[in-house]
Amino acid sequence: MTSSTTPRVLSIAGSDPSGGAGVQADLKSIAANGGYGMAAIAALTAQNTVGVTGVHVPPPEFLRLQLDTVADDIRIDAVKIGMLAEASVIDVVADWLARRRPPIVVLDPVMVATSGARLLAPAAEDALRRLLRHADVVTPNLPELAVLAGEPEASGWNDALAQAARLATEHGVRVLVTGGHLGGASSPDALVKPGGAITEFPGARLETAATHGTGCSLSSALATRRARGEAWEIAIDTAKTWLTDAMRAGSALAVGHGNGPVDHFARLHDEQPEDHAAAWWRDCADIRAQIDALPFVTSLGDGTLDRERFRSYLAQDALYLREYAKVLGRASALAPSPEEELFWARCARGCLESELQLHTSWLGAERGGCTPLSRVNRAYLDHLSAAGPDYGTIVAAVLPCFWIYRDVGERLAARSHPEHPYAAWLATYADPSFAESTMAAIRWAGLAATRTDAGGRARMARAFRLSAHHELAFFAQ
Ligand SMILES: Nc1ncnc2c1ncn2[C@@H]1O[C@H](COP(=O)(O)OP(=O)(O)O)[C@@H](O)[C@H]1O
Ligand SMILES: Cc1ncc(COP(=O)(O)O)c(N)n1
Repeated sequence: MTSSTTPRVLSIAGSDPSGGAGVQADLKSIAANGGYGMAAIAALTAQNTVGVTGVHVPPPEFLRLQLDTVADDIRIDAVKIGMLAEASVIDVVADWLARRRPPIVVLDPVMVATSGARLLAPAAEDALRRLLRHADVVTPNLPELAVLAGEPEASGWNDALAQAARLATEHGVRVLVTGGHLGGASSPDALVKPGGAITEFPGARLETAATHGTGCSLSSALATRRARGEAWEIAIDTAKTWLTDAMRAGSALAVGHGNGPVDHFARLHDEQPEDHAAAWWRDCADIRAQIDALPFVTSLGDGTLDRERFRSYLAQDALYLREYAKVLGRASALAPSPEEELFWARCARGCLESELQLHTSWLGAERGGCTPLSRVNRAYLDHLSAAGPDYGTIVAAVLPCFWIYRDVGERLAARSHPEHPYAAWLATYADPSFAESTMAAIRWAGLAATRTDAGGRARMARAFRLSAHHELAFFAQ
């Protein structure tokens, strides 16, 4: 029961009955980012998009019961902490973390709602500071950062970074300072580590009223993505990109008259990882039709292909695979999660093994430089090694080699028979494990497309189509 790739993420926060902030936002955010969401309610608010009309704090002992009951049964992969309202509630959470801390803890130090209402008693600020040492990351906005640091609010971004560095170093905690409250055209965030190392995440400021619950949504997305294996910097980057899309789509929800919620599921309506890859594939229908019609391909299918022609194709293929494996290795090195890293590394290894296999079964002793690299092969390999520098563009560039071989191979294999001269070769590309790798490569490339911005997606689409062109030339050479 502990091997699921869907992380179990617990929100400990306040309830917002209007659904835009608090545990309601957290649960949507966790789900939208690929986690299983749970929520222990620390406080109730009566609020809407305009303001907070009341706060009710249930007995802290009841929060302790919720936390222990969930933890008794369920392995918690990450916890996101939001509104805690009072010192007695914070103490319960601190005690629970001391006893049963899940591996990932993100603390959003909620103090004041976007609408201006206080969500943390001033007397509880010290208790919240004491909670910092239990967290991996704390995600203050500018006013919250000032309170935690015990200093006046930063007057600008550089000031805020210096303040965050002091807080990070004093409490030994990573600080993700969010720039939503900065004036001006940008809304940057920055990860500041104890000792002061800073990673900035630039962002343009959107002109939108859909800002209710942005802090809650960001911190839950971050906890979820980190629990999915993304490194902190990658998790912040992907969470921020996701939140920006959700904010952009928020006003279309038309919820309330004040600062409305973000649309956590904006991507569900218009963007699935598979949709991107499917669009690239559709966009290459012309190239694929040309590949199917090539004499090389049709004669390979009916077994009439000249043997020498086939051998020289295989010799080029072997040269190609050795270089292609290096590009897969580069994808592995840049992969944002351990699963992706392992997947591309396995593919690289599989490629090198196929290359060896080609030599032992088809090319004999010809290994090691007897066949010169053809011009067409060189052009394809140049394109692949120039792909990038980002992970998304590299995986989009390597994808057609999987997908087109899988597609062509499957149809050719249907024409195979025991006496077919190329039966063994045809079987390779119709193999179920190759189909599985192809499906996984499509999924990972599609996921990479959802993590990047519109410019990144356009680069991926171009890289995919260019590779498909090179595939056509390779078959035609
Ligand atoms: N108008 C905006 N445009 C783009 N991003 C924003 C905007 N307002 C807030 N954000 C982003 O939303 C997240 C939460 O920011 P912030 O407003 O600072 O926190 P909080 O909601 O806790 O007050 C950050 O990633 C921030 O950059
Ligand atoms: C229950 C609850 N928790 C947190 C917030 C902060 O929301 P915001 O992210 O808009 O500052 C809120 N308004 N209500």
